[in-house]
Amino acid sequence: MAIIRELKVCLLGDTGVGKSSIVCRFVQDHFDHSISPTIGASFLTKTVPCGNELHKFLIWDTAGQERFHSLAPMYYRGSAAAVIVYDITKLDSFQTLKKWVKELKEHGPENIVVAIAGNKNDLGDIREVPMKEAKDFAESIAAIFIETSARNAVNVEELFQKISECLAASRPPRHAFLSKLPEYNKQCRQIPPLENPEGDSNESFKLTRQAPPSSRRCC
Ligand SMILES: Nc1nc2c(ncn2[C@@H]2O[C@H](COP(=O)(O)OP(=O)(O)OP(=O)(O)O)[C@@H](O)[C@H]2O)c(=O)[nH]1
Repeated sequence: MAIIRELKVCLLGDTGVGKSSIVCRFVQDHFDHSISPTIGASFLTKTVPCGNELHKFLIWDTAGQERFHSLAPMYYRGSAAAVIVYDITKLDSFQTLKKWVKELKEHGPENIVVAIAGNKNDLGDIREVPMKEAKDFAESIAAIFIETSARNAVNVEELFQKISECLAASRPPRHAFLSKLPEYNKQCRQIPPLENPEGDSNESFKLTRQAPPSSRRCC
């Protein structure tokens, strides 16, 4: 029987950058052009193989609208990894990403793995955030960096695979301090195995749901 590790992951970032779309692509391999903004948060799971283990992602997709900002600690607390998403066509969303990095450093779990995802890379012709700038920033905090397109299914699996590998790779640092976020990410952390795979179905729920007039979220 394969060992299953549960990995709590939260997605953070400005409204409209594509957090839900990334999760929807990853979990359901689906893209919805008229997806509604998240209200509160959504929860989904997906189990993927990693070496001779199974990694069950417990994914909290948070709402990017400012009015929900105060809820975020509930989701990043206890997370093994945070995916901070920006929209490559919106410079503002990259500034917001930097604020999230700061907040995680100050209030997040000590050894959280940070992944930076520049989404909507299918819209390269209207890009506002140069890839090099984002990559350099990610390197400066030793975060995972990847550009994705939820719409075209580009690098979404890879994003979670990188997180999975990072979390599987090494043990937690013995003396980790938040001021040393890069060191945490370099060393990553090991999540205790969960030996009972029973009830390992993919689950999802939303805390609250907005009722859009004519469209439905896909996840
Ligand atoms: N072109 C393109 N559009 C995308 C992509 N990902 C998401 N979108 C669109 O961007 C809009 C916002 O997507 P969401 O997934 O709802 O964004 P979000 O970050 O979850 O937004 P909040 O729930 O408000 O925090 C929707 O119209 C999506 O169809 C992408 O990779 N490429």
